[in-house]
Amino acid sequence: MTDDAQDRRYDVVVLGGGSGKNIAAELARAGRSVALVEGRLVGGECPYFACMPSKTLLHSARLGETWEHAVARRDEVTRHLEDAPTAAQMAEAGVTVVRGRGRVVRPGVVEVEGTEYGYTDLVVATGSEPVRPPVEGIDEVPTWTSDEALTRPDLPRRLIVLGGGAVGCELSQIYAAFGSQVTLVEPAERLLAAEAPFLGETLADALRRMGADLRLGVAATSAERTETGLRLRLSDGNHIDADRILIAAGRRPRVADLGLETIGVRFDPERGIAVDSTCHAAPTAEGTDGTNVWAAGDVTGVAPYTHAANYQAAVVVSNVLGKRREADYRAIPRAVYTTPSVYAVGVSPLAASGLELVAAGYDLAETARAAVEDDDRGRVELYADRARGVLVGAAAVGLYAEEWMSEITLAIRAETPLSILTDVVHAFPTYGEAFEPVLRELAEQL
Ligand SMILES: Cc1cc2nc3c(=O)[nH]c(=O)nc-3n(C[C@H](O)[C@H](O)[C@H](O)COP(=O)(O)OP(=O)(O)OC[C@H]3O[C@@H](n4cnc5c(N)ncnc54)[C@H](O)[C@@H]3O)c2cc1C
Ligand SMILES: NC(=O)c1ccc[n+]([C@@H]2O[C@H](COP(=O)([O-])OP(=O)(O)OC[C@H]3O[C@@H](n4cnc5c(N)ncnc54)[C@H](O)[C@@H]3O)[C@@H](O)[C@H]2O)c1
Repeated sequence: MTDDAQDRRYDVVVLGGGSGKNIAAELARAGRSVALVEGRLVGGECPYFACMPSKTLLHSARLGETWEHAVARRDEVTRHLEDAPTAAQMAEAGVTVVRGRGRVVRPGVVEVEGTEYGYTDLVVATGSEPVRPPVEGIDEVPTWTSDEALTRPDLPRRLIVLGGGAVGCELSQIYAAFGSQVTLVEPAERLLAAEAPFLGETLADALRRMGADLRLGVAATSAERTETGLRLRLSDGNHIDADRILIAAGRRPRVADLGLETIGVRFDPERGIAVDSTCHAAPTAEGTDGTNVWAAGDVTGVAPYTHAANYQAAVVVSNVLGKRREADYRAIPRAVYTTPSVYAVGVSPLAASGLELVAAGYDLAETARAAVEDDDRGRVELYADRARGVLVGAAAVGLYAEEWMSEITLAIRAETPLSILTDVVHAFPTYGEAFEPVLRELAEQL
């Protein structure tokens, strides 16, 4: 190690200040010397560019606010992209915040803007970045990713959304609600294609009713500039004219240019850093140099959600402090905060290989709550493993599903026996009452 790195030696160096911020603060509070390296804003993507602005705009859309009011509220919630208060909290916790992009230059040493920092443990929490789809000419036309769509004040008159996953669905609803003419292009036959089909179908219906034009089962082939904006050509021979394309075609773990190859960490540009259940980075076939390397969040490719990143962060903290803790990913929620909202957890019926699933479902229209809310949209389905007789998955779409489905998340995680679940009493009138006939039906089938 050079004298330089020796002078700046820390017990732990954390790369990335999203979930990495939690790791840095907790380890510093536990008495470790910690440097947190952040190349953009301390706090990561969620508070400034992702979860918080999108959820705030979706809420404003539900309330029927004007675009100007919604943007003002969004910018207030994202603190006008000012991270000084969060950086100050880090300093208070005893963390040294280092601004700039970090990369490992050799075992035990990270370099940031020409300065070296030594570490005993390294934590990689560098998140993910949008995938740019290989559409001919896309670099020649005006595009946004969710970053721009959630920070700019402009409301495009005609917007094409490429992708019908969580980002595409949430942002289509936002822009359609505030008056943009939205066309969503998704190569799969459904929105949220990896989930139980009724989720994407119900959401598609809601988006169409708001005026969005959904082109499902169709790929974008090429894009070109026109006098009035751009033209996107599609695989079915049609084209769409618009002012801007919003790219929402997935994200990939941010592993490039981190110097991971110098420390024998196994990673893949699509799947990210391979970690074991303790969030310890797996070594390459050649073996590791013995350096302790950990990873948390999107960069691990395990579950790209803030709650999953924060969970892994807590697992890393325990293990760095020598208290062994293993992550359990059986019940990580997958929510989409549209109206109606979507919530899936555990096994998807489309990806239940090796399990014999028993399924039962119920339309929310049958609940008293639906009458109260004057909204008959939605359904819940529960999936049990026939062999073990416990819930292993669930899917729901309906108002506030992200709130009332927590109960099922707990049931899956705790493997609560069906005999207890069928004995649970739900308040009247709530959507939770829908679970009762579903659970009875499952119990009868098992
Ligand atoms: C539009 C959108 C909406 C979303 N909404 C939700 C939601 O409602 N709920 C939910 O649970 N999830 C949501 N997500 C996903 C969520 O944002 C991510 O799962 C979460 O931010 C991952 O946290 P992380 O710590 O892994 O990475 P990030 O929060 O991305 O933090 C990584 C940080 O590392 C920094 N960094 C990267 N490389 C380096 C380097 N070499 N040196 C220094 N710093 C570096 C980056 O600047 C970044 O600040 C959404 C995502 C998007 C795109
Ligand atoms: N509420 C939330 O928790 C939330 C909200 C937004 C994003 N996220 C997370 O952020 C990540 C990124 O979201 P996302 O929606 O971009 O990714 P995604 O992987 O969920 O969906 C991407 C979609 O784009 C489609 N696609 C691929 N290539 C395309 C192309 N060339 N043209 C058009 N469509 C194409 C795919 O078929 C897929 O349906 C996800 O992992 C998501 O879970 C979470």
